[in-house]
This record gives sequence, structure tokens and C-alpha cells, in this order.
Amino acid sequence: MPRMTASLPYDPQRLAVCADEIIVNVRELAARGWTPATSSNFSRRMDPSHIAITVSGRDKGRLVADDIMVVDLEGQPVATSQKSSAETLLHSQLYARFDDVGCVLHTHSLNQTVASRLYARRGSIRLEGYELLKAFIGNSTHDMAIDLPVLPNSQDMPELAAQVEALLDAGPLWGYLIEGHGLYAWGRDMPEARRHLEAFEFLLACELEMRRQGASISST
Ligand SMILES: CSCCC(=O)C(=O)COP(=O)(O)O
Ligand SMILES: [Zn+2]
Repeated sequence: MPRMTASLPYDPQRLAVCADEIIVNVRELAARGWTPATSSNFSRRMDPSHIAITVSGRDKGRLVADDIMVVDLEGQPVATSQKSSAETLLHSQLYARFDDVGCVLHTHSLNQTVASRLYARRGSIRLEGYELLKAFIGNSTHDMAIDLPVLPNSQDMPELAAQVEALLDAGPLWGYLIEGHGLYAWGRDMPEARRHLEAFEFLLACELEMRRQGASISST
């Protein structure tokens, strides 16, 4: 049962723990150049009905505690006048749909952005035969394929969220790309969401490198 104060509907100590975890991890992601120009956003489930999420427009490489705020499962601010990420709905929809989602990470790396443009018309990127596919929870072999969806970009978050819902209805998903924009990945906690994010980033780099080299996969 979350501990509450007289004035707050959530445990402020839990917010502090979640904020610390976001700040430390995002600093490392930013150092890799995955969050340029204030882009990207990050969140962590605090309790069954509250989410810690980055405030909109902050430099994600220099986050401090004041850059993390609380929203509910509908993405509405809780006990604050701060403005949450412009993409809050893409986070809250995952927490609302899946009780076991504990962390959502969104980045704008070069590989993610370039790949999202090259494969936008195809609608997805097939990742097949890589040992690193075992990084995704539930997978135990390299001998399989996953299709990473690429959605058209939009400033209309309810429209984007509706497209994500359709993808989630269609089968298991660990993340998706948005064209010319970036990657969303999630997991049960920060380490798992990070593992998924890093696996996608590495596999996209592999696909782009193979393309550069004009390589094709052959079984002969
Ligand atoms: C300058 S980045 C454009 C918005 C975006 O895609 C993003 O990830 C950051 O938006 P936020 O409101 O979360 O700061
Ligand atoms: Zn973004």
C-alpha cells in the first residue's frame, strides 16, 4: 500500500527514488548522444496509479529532481502545475494497458531516426537471426524474427496512441519507431526497459551497416 501524506495522493519518497533512477540512467543515455536538443522523454511507474515522468522541454542530459513530475494513468498532472512531456499519452497508455509495465523510455538516436525514415514506407523493420534477439523478454533463441513497427509521425497524440493500441492488439511488442522521430521501448523495470532500448539500438545499427555494405542474407 503506497504511503501518502495529508496533501499528496502518492508517496513523495517513492517519487524521489523514481526520479533518481531516471536521472542516473538518462544521463548515461544522453552521453551516448541519444537525446539531442532536449528531445526524448522517460517515465517510471511509482505505484498502481501514478507515473513519474519528465517535464516537457528539459535538457534530458542534465535532469534534476525538479524535472520529474507525477501524472496519473490518463496522463493528467497530479498535484503540480508543471507540464509533462508532450508525448505523455504514449507513456500512460502503456501503463494503463499493462499492469506489469514499469518503465517507458523514448530516445532520438541517429540510428533510430535514420532507420525510421528508410523503413517508413515498408511500415516495419525485420530483425532476424541475431543472438541479441534474446535480450527481449520472452525470447530464448536467435532463430526467430521480430518486426519493429514504424508509425507515421504526428503531433496528434491521441491519433498516434490509437495506432499504438492497434499494434498492441496484434501481438507481443517491446517497442516501436516513429518516422523521422525516434524509438519507444518499455519493460517491467528500468533495467529491462534499458535492455530492450539498447538491443533495438544495436540491431538497428547492424541493419543500417548491412544496408551500407549492400549485404544480403543468404542461407547458401
Ligand atoms: C525538441 S524535441 C521535440 C519533441 C520530442 O519529440 C521529444 O521527445 C521531447 O518532448 P518533451 O515534451 O518530452 O520534452
Ligand atoms: Zn520524441
